[in-house]
Amino acid sequence: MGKTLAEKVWDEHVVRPGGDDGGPDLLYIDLHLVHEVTSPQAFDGLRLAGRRVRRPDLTLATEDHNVPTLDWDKPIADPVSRTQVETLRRNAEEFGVRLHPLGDIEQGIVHVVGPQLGLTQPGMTIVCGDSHTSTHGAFGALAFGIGTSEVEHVLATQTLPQARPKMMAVTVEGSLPDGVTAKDLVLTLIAHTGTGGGQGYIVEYRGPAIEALSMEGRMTVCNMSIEWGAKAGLIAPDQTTFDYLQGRPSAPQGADWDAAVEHWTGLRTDPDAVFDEEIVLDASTMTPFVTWGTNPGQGVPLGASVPSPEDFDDDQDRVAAEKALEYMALEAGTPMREIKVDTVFVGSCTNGRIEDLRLAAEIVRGRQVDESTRLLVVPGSVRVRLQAEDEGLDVIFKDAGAEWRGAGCSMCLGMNPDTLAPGERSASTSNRNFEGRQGKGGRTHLVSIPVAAATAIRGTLSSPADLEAL
Ligand SMILES: CC(C)[C@H](C(=O)O)[C@@H](O)C(=O)O
Ligand code: SF4
Repeated sequence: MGKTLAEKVWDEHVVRPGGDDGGPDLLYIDLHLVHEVTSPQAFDGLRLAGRRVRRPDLTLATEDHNVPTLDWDKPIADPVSRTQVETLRRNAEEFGVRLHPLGDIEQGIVHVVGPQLGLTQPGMTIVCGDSHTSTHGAFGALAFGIGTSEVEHVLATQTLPQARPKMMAVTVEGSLPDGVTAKDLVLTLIAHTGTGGGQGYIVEYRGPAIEALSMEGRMTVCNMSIEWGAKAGLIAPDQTTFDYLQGRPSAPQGADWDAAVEHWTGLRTDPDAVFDEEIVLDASTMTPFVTWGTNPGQGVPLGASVPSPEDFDDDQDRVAAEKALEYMALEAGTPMREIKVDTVFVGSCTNGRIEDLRLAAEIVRGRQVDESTRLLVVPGSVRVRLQAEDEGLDVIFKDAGAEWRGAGCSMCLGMNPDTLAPGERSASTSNRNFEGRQGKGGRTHLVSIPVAAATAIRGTLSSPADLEAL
């Protein structure tokens, strides 16, 4: 029987098989990404046990969650954030780990920095103490989030015991209509499966609509795998992948590049491989998609209205909808397009890459942000910021009345100064809309880049098509 892509990558990394009793395989880890939130106890553990980092050369740390996006050259004001960042700096120094700190040209969100440096490559195993590590699966890598004790295990041994998950295929047929993006695709998928639909699975995204996506789009889709419960999500590498990687600082070069591409080209699911589960979607029926509730699965097309709890057959879904509507202060039946938004956040490891900023800039160019709405544009990394500035995108944003910021997780989560005030409502290009995610009492609608940009201009949830009427 043939193998799936994920099985091939997995099998290439087994250091010691789990055996017939169903024990976990011991996997070799090719790249270990580290940030300030989930690493302090792991380094403490190493220190206590008198261990070193086994492969500092396969380990990379960045500062992203706790960093401010203004005044980044000044000491961090918040004491908790400052301690987190200073602890990472001390640990990186003591254990010889490469760190890109605030102020460094390679600083940024860990899932933006890895791919942009060419460290993320097809066929690798990649882990990080962060659930959105699945982002790197866009390159055909097996990439997943791990807990802090596992971070310590990987730091010490460069391996990780793992039970083999089940395999799922998500096949997306057809092509996305104009103005409908990878973000809409994945939000549609999550509304279809529910937030637990992928639990226990490694998911391979495939089909013509996936193949047509840019690397940025593929990263957006894989990024949100965890939001429907999947362990990891990945996409077979192809010419789009190779074109993105070639010439990046850590990508192989010369003869090594040719050999790598030859190996990577074989990283595809065999025709006779069997998945434990398959979901088939049609991209051509998709439209801009937005969330109304407090989990990423509570979404509807932008053209629809806020659902009523009565619309849900399942008791749990009904109760969850009631609770979500109350928290979100929404009335069932309200057209989504009439929902007024205070803050629009463009950024995060889901939608904070150069292509995202270009698309947002194209929509706001020559227009003005609504006077009672604030638009925050936060590049995912310093490199993205500099590239955007080179292309004049910062000027377009500032001319429109937006705030142009430094790189980091920013308003994706309330661990730094960029937060919503209680009761404030946002349209956000990030990946989570849980209660309080963007600040205590904040209300989040997850949206695509075009919807975010158009919403900033109109002040209510909108798509670029709505702007033409202005
Ligand atoms: C802080 C970190 C552990 C967390 C994660 O695991 O994803 C964060 O990045 C998030 O997006 O919620
Ligand atoms: S941008 Fe958001 S989702 Fe991504 S790593 Fe940072 S906090 Fe997590």
